[in-house]
Amino acid sequence: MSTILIVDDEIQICTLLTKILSKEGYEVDHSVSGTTALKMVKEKLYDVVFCDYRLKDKEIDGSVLSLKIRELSPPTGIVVMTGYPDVRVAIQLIKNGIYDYVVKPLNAAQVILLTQKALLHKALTSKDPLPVAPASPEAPVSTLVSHRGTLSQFVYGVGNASKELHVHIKLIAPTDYSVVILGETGTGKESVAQLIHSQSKRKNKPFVAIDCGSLSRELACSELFGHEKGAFTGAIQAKTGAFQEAHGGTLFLDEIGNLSYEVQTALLRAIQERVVRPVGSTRETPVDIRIIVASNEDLQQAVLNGRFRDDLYYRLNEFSVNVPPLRARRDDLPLFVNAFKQMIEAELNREYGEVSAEVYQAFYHYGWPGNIRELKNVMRRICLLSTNEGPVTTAHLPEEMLPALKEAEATGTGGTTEEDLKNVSRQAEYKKIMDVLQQVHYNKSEAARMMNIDRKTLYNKLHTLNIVL
Ligand SMILES: Nc1ncnc2c1ncn2[C@@H]1O[C@H](COP(=O)(O)OP(=O)(O)OP(=O)(O)O)[C@@H](O)[C@H]1O
Repeated sequence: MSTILIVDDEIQICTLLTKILSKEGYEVDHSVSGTTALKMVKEKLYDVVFCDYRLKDKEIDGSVLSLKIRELSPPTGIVVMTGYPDVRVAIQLIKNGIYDYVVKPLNAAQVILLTQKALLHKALTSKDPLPVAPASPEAPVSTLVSHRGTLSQFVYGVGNASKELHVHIKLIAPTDYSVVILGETGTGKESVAQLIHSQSKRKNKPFVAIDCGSLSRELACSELFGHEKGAFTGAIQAKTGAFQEAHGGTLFLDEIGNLSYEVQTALLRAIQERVVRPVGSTRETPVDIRIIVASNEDLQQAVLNGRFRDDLYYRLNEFSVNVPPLRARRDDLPLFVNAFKQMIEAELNREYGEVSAEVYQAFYHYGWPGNIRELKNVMRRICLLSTNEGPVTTAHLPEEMLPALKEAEATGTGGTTEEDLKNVSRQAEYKKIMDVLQQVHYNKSEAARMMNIDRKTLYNKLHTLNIVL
């Protein structure tokens, strides 16, 4: 049974939340004092703590208490409650690892939903084995998703960054939560949205994708909510909007940060009230959709800059998924390369030989600013320009990749053709370990933790890779 702690100096709030959550079958404790709450956390592991931000405790107020709990019990999902919302405080708390920041008063449905989400988050971030592990050895390495009307192979990946991504997808897909997908261009945000849809109970209903980046300010409302005939100049016939087209299914809004403030307001209303009113109409139509949005800019920063409505952001961000850049998924390069080679062979009705080790080495050294999309295009180019059945070599690498090829050669790792995969994976390990070590200022315990290996394994790797610190 999941355990919950409520900390609020108003006993009525403690009693109310305790009643709501006990009814749901949770084991609930409460405290009106920060000092007592801290003792309770030291003695018992709570899955979720609801903590008042302005706790009237001379020794320890809510802001300090929440951070102390975070320190003492990292897996606990902490929800900070406040009567005085402040976006800056919210963002700071979340940066400090607080799970969520909510405004009082809370109704029963909100409390239950928040608890479920915090428990889901705890499962995702916990070091304990997760309830599901899609990237286990028996799990498929790829699956088919429909991308812009055509079926394409979606490679799961086997590296840690990919595994985490797919555990998140697997857990979030069956829920009806709105999802914010963040990631650089070409990392696969739309493909991830498709995958979430295809694993949800809405899978037999439409998946409608709208690129908000390409919508003009004037047309955005019409694209989203539809319009009546004659609603504006050029509206020669009525149009059904994306919301209605996606009814029963999933609406994917790409580059959400590009919507004007005015359209954001209309969007918030449609999401909250679950109705849409086409431009020029007085009729409201109910819609049942799940919303998934994507952005390659930092939406929290857009909120801070006043370019994105904070209420819309919090409404959409019931869960966020980060799609890692390709340079953080180097372990997966062979899988991607093979999948794309097979795809291109099918597209061109030709067969190619092996992709040479030098190509892999250049790939490992390259930064991939355009991510998976760029890799797919590079593979298309080098295959198309290669001769049938001959190996795929570095001869046709695009110009921007030549420095990476030179770098590979200069580190003495280019040029060999045998035992190359071993070499390649050695290099990948070397690079990964060095990147992480640099990131954590050469703190080996921290580096081992980040790479999900124990210290002894890290020491062995350092030894075999000749890394002297
Ligand atoms: N895991 C994957 N396996 C195979 N192909 C992938 C994967 N992820 C993305 N792709 C391919 O990479 C290309 C870019 O993917 P997608 O459009 O989903 O990226 P995006 O992050 O939404 O891009 P943008 O930021 O430009 O909107 C597509 O051709 C897609 O099929």
